[in-house]
Amino acid sequence: MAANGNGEFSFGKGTARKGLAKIQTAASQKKQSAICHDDSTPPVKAQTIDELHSLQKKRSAPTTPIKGTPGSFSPVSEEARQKQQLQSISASLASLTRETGPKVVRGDPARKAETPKFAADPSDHFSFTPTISVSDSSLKFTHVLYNLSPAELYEQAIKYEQGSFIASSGALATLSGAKTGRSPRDKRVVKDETTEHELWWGKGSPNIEMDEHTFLVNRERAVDYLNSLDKVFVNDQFLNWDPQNRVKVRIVSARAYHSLFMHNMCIRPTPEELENFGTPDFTIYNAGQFPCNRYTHYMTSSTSIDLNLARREMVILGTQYAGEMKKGLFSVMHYLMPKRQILSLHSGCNMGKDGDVALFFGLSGTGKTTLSTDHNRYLIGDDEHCWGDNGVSNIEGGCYAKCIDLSREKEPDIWNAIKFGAVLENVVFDEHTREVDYSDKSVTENTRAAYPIEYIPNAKIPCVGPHPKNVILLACDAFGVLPPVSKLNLAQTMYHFISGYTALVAGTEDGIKEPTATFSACFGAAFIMLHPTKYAAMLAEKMQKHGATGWLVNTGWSGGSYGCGSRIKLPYTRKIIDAIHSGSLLNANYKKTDVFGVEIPTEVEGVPSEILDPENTWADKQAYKETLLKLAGLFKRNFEIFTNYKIGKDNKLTEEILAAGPNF
Ligand SMILES: Nc1ncnc2c1ncn2[C@@H]1O[C@H](COP(=O)(O)OP(=O)(O)OP(=O)(O)O)[C@@H](O)[C@H]1O
Ligand SMILES: O=C([O-])CC(=O)C(=O)O
Ligand SMILES: [Ca+2]
Ligand SMILES: [Mn+2]
Repeated sequence: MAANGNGEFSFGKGTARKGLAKIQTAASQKKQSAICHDDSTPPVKAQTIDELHSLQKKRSAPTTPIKGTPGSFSPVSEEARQKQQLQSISASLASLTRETGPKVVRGDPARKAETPKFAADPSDHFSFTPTISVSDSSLKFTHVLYNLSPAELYEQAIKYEQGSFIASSGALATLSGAKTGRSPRDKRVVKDETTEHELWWGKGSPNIEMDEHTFLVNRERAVDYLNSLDKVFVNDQFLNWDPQNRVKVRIVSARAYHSLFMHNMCIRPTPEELENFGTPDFTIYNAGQFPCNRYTHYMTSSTSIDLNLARREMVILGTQYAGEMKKGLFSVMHYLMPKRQILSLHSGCNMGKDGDVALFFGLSGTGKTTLSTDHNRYLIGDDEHCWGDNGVSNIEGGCYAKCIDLSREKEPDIWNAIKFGAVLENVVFDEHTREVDYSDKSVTENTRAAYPIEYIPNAKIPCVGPHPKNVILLACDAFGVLPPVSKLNLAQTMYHFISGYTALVAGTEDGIKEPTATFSACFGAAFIMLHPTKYAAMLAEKMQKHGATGWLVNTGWSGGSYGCGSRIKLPYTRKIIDAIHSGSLLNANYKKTDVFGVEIPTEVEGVPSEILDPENTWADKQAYKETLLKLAGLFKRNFEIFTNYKIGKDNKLTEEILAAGPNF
């Protein structure tokens, strides 16, 4: 069948004949015979198909030049180094009730012929000789797929994991299983003598206690599950671009999807850094396919995400949602960094050409990734940062963008980052063309893409910057009563930071489908470990010291509440953000609003002035007033739990913050 140029299809007649006749012209016959007699390509140097296939892959170059002077004997041989690495991994996977770690070997069990030299020779296997309590588990080897490349992880995913496909853009489309969002109610933190006093416990806290023993029960369950597999993935990577406060993390997981996700989201070590990696500071055991035991104390479902700060370990059972790993590590940073007087932040961060840095705080779905990814500015990071004495640093090495209704026009940089190497979670695509339909919510509303930060063309590498000039608090206000932008004084900034308001629209947290007002202290209560006032005091101190201005930006509804009005157009929000960055908004004319008492500008370039005061956009003024008071009431009620706390050393600031809330 062929197209005939008129757009019709025809068999045989004319076209095919002509084609056939053409080949048999004298000239081409001459050419053909010439080719036949002058076959200059020598045959392949292989006797068998296996040999031929072995030619295809070249051994990777040694990661770093052999240390020592040329010709002299290297102090640490490649062999010894690989042995050390396997020893470290076996130690990570050691069950606590048996004497030894499992026998581990490098390489893919399915590719015996290709297993790297050091693992192929049995004398090079790292193993202990089991003494007592021999069981089948001590007789087997667990293959370790160590820091595989994205290409290798693609192959693993596509071969072995159902629901893995290559999307037409080149990204790896995967399914996260039954859970398509985080499970904050299933998070547990070990309460011991130290954490009992250090951490925030009780009402409002995300830290639901568990005892050390129960942690060990779950750890054993996860480790035994992982060791029962033929192969596990191990990622050794870093957190935090600030070299003085870098944290070494190891992630042990059972899925190529998890390994690629963390490859993208954590900082990728150079070959030399990997060689000198040594012992990790923190280890995640992700046994997400395997449930926890309901009969285990403290368990309320088949999912458990357990954090043990003393052991520097996290165990994941019963959820494959990859965001748990990212945000689990973020919790760890929320504990470690404040101890060093460094503030950890659930925020995006970018920098202008002149070095002006902006932070974007906000709960899930409020626009941190969307608005920090700005073609005219350098991206420092989209979700997790540290603010220390030298400025800001990104904790991660990648971005995690919401994909629902993603469009090339509105978010070109994110769209283009979803290419080979990126992980696409829970999206729906055309079964034939593999083209993704970003509007499809069949699997979940919380579809996501995880890509390395350098996939954004104007990413700032290394991802660090000077002290922030603007602190932008994002709220997606489904009530439609918060102004698109307001300027805040320091006390108001702290009030709104501690409140952490948004109205969740999509389901990043498992199970949330309808919009509801949410208050989440520090715009990330699910991840903080200390009392919110600790972080708030640090933020106030830093903002004051460095003269940063606070802003409240509503990326949510205008012209009425959810269901009546509509979401503020992204181009308008971008114009507002531009005016904040440029400094022009600082010099605008302002009026003070009733109830919330914030300053709203009368004009912003590129934004219709009538939408700047939400009252103008509501047809029913009475409904507007009632909704405004309703929201203000929710703020007041939420803040009650904080009224007995002092913020920082300054009583004056505490009083100012308490007075900075809505007044009615
Ligand atoms: N006016 C607006 N401002 C910002 N985002 C908007 C606006 N209108 C629609 N959106 C959409 O809202 C979503 C914002 O999600 P984004 O990924 O930026 O969330 P996030 O704050 O990074 O959350 P998370 O912490 O869960 O990653 C995007 O899908 C974006 O397209
Ligand atoms: O953690 C996630 O699943 C996504 C995210 O960034 C958030 O919820 O803040
Ligand atoms: Ca994000
Ligand atoms: Mn986030």
